[in-house]
Amino acid sequence: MTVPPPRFARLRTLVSFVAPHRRVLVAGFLLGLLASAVGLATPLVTKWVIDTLGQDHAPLWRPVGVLLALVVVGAAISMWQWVIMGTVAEKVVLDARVSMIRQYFAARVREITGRPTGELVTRVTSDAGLLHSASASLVGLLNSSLALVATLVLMGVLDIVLLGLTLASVVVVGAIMITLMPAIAKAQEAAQESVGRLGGALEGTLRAIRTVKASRAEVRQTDRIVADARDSARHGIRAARRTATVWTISWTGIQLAIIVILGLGAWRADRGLIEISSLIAFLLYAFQLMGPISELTENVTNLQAGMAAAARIQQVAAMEVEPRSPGASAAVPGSVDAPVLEFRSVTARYAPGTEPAVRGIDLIVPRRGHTAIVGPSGAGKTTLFSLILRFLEPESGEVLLDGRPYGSFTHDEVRSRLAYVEQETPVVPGTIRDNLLFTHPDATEAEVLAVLRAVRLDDKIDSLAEGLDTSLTENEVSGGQRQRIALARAILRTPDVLLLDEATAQVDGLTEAALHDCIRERASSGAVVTIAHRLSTVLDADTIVVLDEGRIRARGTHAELLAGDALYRKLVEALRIAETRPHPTPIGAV
Ligand SMILES: Nc1ncnc2c1ncn2[C@@H]1O[C@H](COP(=O)(O)OP(=O)(O)OP(=O)(O)O)[C@@H](O)[C@H]1O
Repeated sequence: MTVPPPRFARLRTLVSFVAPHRRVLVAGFLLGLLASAVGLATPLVTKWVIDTLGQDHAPLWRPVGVLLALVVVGAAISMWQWVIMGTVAEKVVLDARVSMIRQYFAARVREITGRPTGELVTRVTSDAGLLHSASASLVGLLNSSLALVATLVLMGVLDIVLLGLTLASVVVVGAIMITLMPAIAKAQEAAQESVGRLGGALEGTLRAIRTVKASRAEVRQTDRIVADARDSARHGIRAARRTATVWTISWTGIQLAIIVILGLGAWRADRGLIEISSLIAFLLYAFQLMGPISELTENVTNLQAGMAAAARIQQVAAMEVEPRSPGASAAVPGSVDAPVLEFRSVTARYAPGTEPAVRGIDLIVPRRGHTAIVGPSGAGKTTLFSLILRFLEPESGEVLLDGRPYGSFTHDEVRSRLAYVEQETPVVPGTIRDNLLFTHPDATEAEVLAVLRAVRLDDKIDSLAEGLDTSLTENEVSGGQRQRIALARAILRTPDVLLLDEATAQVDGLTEAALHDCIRERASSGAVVTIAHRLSTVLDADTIVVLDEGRIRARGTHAELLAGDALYRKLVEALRIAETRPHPTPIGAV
């Protein structure tokens, strides 16, 4: 993701973003040509005005009228071009943003979790914005190049010797620009990368604001993040300095050239080698030359920034997405006699070359009942869930749903059968209602109320002034209540398999009781798989699976495991110590 593609590939990437709008761009280009033509005609009409002076039979109002008309027409064309190019630039930015947002949600989980969230956000907000001026620059570059050539041709028509002098200065200015431009692009790219890092660090740190404050790390974190902001500014300033150098050299070069042209032109006019009116027209063109040259500079600068942004946006397009269609064995029929979930010799790793996170897993999850997974930290419990949810694919072996391999389902089909409560029970932006309806937006009010009762949240919701429409960004809802909201979301429509990754932190009595009841209730009619961090959950399970170092080391009931597995005894002992609250079931009884 960090290796920049070659420059031509980047330009191609940028072109691919603007290509869908080629018709409007062609219109913009043609309008630009017209505007240039109008601008180019002005010095010639000025010459006409001067040539008319002193000629009795030639009325002066005619060339002056044409001059006025050119100004009005030129302004109208320029404005029109400005509007359509501005509109198309906004559309390019919008397209890029939409495609990135889509890609983020279509991508495999590891593509998203493997990168700082803030950096991904910066690509949508800041990088996409850079395409704005870059897309107009593609057309601007063509327009200004043609305007430059046309200006030089007209200058040649007026006086070939003076043109030679002009060309020499244009070549010198051009060479300086070509030499200095890549350095500007490099600095801009580095500035943008620092902004990406800044976004990533800021987002992550703001998320952990409580820890930051509790650790009295505000100043340290500020310094760390400000360092990225300073870095961006440093590169930005470097880009500004280089741009200023390029512009100053170009402007001064052209101004000097104009003075030389004026001197040489006056000398030639004195000898009758050029008419005064032609010299004036030539000088007007020479002044006008700055227009296309500065536009060229500006367009190239914008293009460089846009190309860097396009390359970063393109990296998002290269993210691996979850396949939308099932694999080859889609025709294999499912069976209600088969276990709802089954692992057959599953080995999985997060990245090639790393140790497998789980290996040789054989596991059956029956259609009904509670399966608890326990094991020390790093044993592979979360990885098992990731495999069930298809966030991760097995390297070998297979996972089956209703006896059918996962490969024969789409990701969506598999997930439609599961409900998942994350350990950190994240809430999505919006109200309590939005959160409850997140999985099933079509659920009825009665379903919502029933599920709120099930997780014992009905009283709390009634006590809120805005009830279900209370925004969850406000702090009126406690951690335990958030956990219950996540649980309610998961059980709103009875899932075939409820996957529950218990919070490791101690939960309040009401939340614990709600969790306990829900697990029991669901397990009587469907499958519940928990990553158990509380003794009460373990005691509740029909089957307990003990994971260690990526392998299943034992399985059975609590009594069987207590009798037969040393690690399990240790884990239970640890859970017992962790449980500070007296438990309703006496430990010795199990
Ligand atoms: N995204 C990841 N990339 C690379 N390795 C990972 C990733 N997630 C987990 N692992 C590794 O896989 C192994 C199993 O991790 P897993 O998270 O499944 O364990 P766990 O039993 O859930 O642990 P915990 O109870 O601490 O959450 C560990 O060695 C871990 O370092």
